[in-house]
Amino acid sequence: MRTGVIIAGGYSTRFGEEDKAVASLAGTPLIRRVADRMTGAVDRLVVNCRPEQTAELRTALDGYDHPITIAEDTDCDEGPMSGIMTGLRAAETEYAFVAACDMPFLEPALIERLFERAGGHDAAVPRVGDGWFQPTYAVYRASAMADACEVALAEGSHKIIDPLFTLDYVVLGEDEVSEYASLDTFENINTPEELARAAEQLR
Ligand SMILES: Nc1nc2c(ncn2[C@@H]2O[C@H](COP(=O)(O)OP(=O)(O)OP(=O)(O)O)[C@@H](O)[C@H]2O)c(=O)[nH]1
Ligand SMILES: [Mg+2]
Repeated sequence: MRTGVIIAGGYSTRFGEEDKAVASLAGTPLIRRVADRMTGAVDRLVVNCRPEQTAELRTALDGYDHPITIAEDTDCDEGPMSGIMTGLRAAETEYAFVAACDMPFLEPALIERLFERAGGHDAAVPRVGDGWFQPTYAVYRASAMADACEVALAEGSHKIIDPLFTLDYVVLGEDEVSEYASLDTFENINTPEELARAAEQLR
C-alpha cells in the first residue's frame, strides 16, 4: 500500500489573494490536478493544510475512490518541512510519496520509480540540473522522515533539505529521471502568470 501526501498549507503570497491550491488550472482546481496525477501511483491520499482550508480543499477533491485524510497543521506558517511532517504522520503506510500542491505536471511513472528505488531505504529523491534536490517530489519512509523533520524543526532549521541528509536516501539523477519523465515534471506554480502558462501547456 502506498500513500500520496499533498502539502498545501502555504499562504500563496506570490499568487495573491486566492489560495493557489484551489485556483483553476484549465477548469480544474490545481490541487485536484495534482491528485489526478498521483492517484495512478498510490492507494490513498493525505492532504496537509491549515484548518481554515479544509472545507474548500475537500470540495475541490470530492469524488475520488481513494480514501483522503486531511492532516491539519497545528502550528501554521512553519514552512513546508512542517507540512511534510504533519502529512507523513497521518500516513498509515510504510512509504509515502510527497508533493507540493502546486506541481501539476507530476508523472506517475516517475512516482512509481521513486517507490521502487526507496525500498529498503528511508527516501528516494530526484536531483537534476545543478544539484537541486526535489524534496517535494520524493518518496519517504513516513515515520523516518517525520521524525527527521521533527528533529530539524526542534533545532530551528526550516531548510527543507536538512532532514533528508540525516536519512538513508537514494538519489535519482537526471539520466534516470529522464527515463520516466520530462524535466518539466518539476515545474511548480507560484504566480497567476505561471498558472496561465501551465494552462497553455495543457491545451
Ligand atoms: N503546512 C505548510 N505548508 C507550507 C507552508 N509554506 C509552504 N507550504 C507548502 O509548501 C509547498 C511549496 O511552497 P511555496 O511554493 O512557497 O508555497 P507558498 O508558501 O504557499 O507560496 P508563497 O507564499 O508564494 O511562497 C506548497 O505546497 C505550500 O502549500 C507552511 O508554512 N505550512
Ligand atoms: Mg513559501
